[in-house]
Amino acid sequence: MTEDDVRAHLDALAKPRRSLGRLEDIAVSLALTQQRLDPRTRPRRIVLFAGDHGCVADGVSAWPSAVTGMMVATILAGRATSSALAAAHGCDLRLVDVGVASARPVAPPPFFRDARVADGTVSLAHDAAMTAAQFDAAWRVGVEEAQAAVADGAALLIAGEMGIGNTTPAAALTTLLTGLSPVEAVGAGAGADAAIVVTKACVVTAAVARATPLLGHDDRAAIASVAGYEIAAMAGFFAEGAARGATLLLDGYVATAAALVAAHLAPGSERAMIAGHLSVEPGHGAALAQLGLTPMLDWGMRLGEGSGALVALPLVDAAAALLADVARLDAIGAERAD
Ligand SMILES: O=C(O)c1ccc[n+]([C@@H]2O[C@H](COP(=O)([O-])O)[C@@H](O)[C@H]2O)c1
Ligand SMILES: Cc1cc2nc[nH]c2cc1C
Repeated sequence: MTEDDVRAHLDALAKPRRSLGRLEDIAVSLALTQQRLDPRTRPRRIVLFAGDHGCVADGVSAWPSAVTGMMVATILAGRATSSALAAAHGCDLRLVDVGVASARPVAPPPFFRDARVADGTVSLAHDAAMTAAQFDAAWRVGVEEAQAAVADGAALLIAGEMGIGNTTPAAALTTLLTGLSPVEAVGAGAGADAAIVVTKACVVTAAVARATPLLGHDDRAAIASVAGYEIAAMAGFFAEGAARGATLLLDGYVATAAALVAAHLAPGSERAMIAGHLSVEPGHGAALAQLGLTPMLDWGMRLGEGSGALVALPLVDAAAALLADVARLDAIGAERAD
């Protein structure tokens, strides 16, 4: 099925041609991701992957790593932004620890999975963040989560993340895979001041300088050296979700860095993706452009946790309803005049 097929279907409905503007573009994307004119957005699932980052000790974030564990506890208590938005929009939520450094939660609810590969990454400021084997282990966790979601009937998947410091590996991956410079790829993340942003740019420059020579002959090792566990898991989740015919609704800069990894290691995965929003992070637009995606919303958001995708979700539902429920113009007895 091509874009022309979906446009022809939309143009046959009881409305002037293209009268729903961007909503019709989303309907086209949705139909193409599932290769059907009646794509589904329900059931849907968000999987939040959590991990910590050794580079926080090098001063790349305004926040200490302990906040990752605190937010894991908050998500488990159903009180995070992602909890509220997922509940508001009827989205099933899971939380997976792939690399948190804090103590494990006591008596967690069934929507939590302990799949910790390590207690946080090694700082990419000094060395490889993880080995290729550790990258594969985290990727595999994401693959299993996508398989489980699809087996449970999910047609639309969101990956979200929680990891203090993760906009630094996201910037390094964006630099490595798009050719953006480190200075263009770094931003304020969760609230870094100008001095922290300079530190981030230096850390990303050093990490990418170590990773670049590996690219081309050992891509997994290159990517692993600047990745995070939650990013590796999201990449596996995207690659497997795409392979199984699900629609992938992308969140912000960190999720998109994982999408770049999926598109690099599992080419074609990007055809399953719709971009929920444009993050405030300055490198996000270039990362989305590399994937051939146009973001739905530009609302000044920069939270992560899947929040941008969850906010865009009702608009994706609207696009699906358009395809499924609107009568054809010929069925109401009218002739097209435009
Ligand atoms: O994905 C984004 O667009 C995004 C932009 C800014 C911040 N974040 C979130 O903030 C945390 C990372 O910020 P930082 O400054 O500690 O690297 C992490 O938990 C992300 O979920 C996420
Ligand atoms: C409080 C807080 C909540 C978050 N959720 C996702 N990233 C986050 C970063 C911080 C700092």
